[in-house]
Amino acid sequence: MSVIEMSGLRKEFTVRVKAGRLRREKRTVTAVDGIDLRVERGEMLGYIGPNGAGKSTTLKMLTGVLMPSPGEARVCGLRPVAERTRLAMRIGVVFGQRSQLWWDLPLRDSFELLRHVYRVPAGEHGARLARCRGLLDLDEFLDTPVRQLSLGQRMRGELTAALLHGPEVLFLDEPTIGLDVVSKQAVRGFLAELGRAGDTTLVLTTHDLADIERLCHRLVVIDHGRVVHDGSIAALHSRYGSRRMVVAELDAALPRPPELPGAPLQRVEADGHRLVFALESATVAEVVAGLAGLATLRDIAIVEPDIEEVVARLYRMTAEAGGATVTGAP
Ligand SMILES: Nc1ncnc2c1ncn2[C@@H]1O[C@H](COP(=O)(O)OP(=O)(O)OP(=O)(O)O)[C@@H](O)[C@H]1O
Repeated sequence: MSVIEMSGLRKEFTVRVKAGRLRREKRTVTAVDGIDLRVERGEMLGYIGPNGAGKSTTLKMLTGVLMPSPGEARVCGLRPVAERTRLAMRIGVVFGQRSQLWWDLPLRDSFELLRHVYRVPAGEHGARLARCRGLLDLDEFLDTPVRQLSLGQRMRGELTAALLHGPEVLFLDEPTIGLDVVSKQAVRGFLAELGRAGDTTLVLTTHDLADIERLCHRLVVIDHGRVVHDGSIAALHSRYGSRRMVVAELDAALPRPPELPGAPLQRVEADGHRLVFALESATVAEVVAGLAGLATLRDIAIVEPDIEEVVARLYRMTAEAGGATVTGAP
């Protein structure tokens, strides 16, 4: 059985919008538009999409905060809204903007309170906390009230709080938003370690694609509430035609742009001293051989496809292809 199952999952909101000087009209906003997805135990799933794509709404339905309209979701075999209390014992949730810690209490006391809330045996709690303290470097601020913590320190505290009851699934909504480079690395390193251990399923939404590259083996891209890609990052590159680039530094600029079969010239930089070719059917060796006959090569570099670029291209393509999912309601 999959640990997360979504079938025909949909969420519509009714909103009132201005229609003339005094009139207001009801409109239906389709935030999630029929998602079918299964996530297996131990998977690390990146769930991404442009602003307003429906990511947070999906997570809210999976964690029992919002009721689908219509469609079905099962997490750990449970119906998220109907069995919310039982589900809370089996999942952990970190929503970047919301806290599960007690603002005026030291972090250590929040953890102790959570132990009682979730009724975790002291030994188990101690072992999990010790692990988080080590991996997330909590010790220097364990006795600091939460309101005095920096964003990065608080996020490390939030991750610990979400894991102390040993959840099977961890939902993370923008866990690295606003963090400095060092805290981002600490959080990513910790999540990578969690992934390697293999007993926690992780669902991560983020706009920081480095999070995804570092952590997720599977990437689901949604737009206008629908899945537009489900697969590995490598599959995303091959599907949307990401190409490796060869950057050649020449001793002197060539009089004419060179034409190399299977490697179209993309850019000419540094007054003609640098040429950038896309590798289509040609190999690096063929590009080097082709260029060596025309110019003296000073340096050659191979640039791997950039996930930011391919995702931006995918968002542009879906924006051009799909319309808004806002419809009038009676
Ligand atoms: N409570 C609500 N009432 C009305 N509309 C809503 C509500 N919550 C979300 N929406 C709308 O549903 C759509 C999806 O929103 P959602 O927050 O799920 O997107 P998101 O992918 O998480 O975006 P972001 O990356 O900006 O956080 C948006 O058009 C949003 O305005």
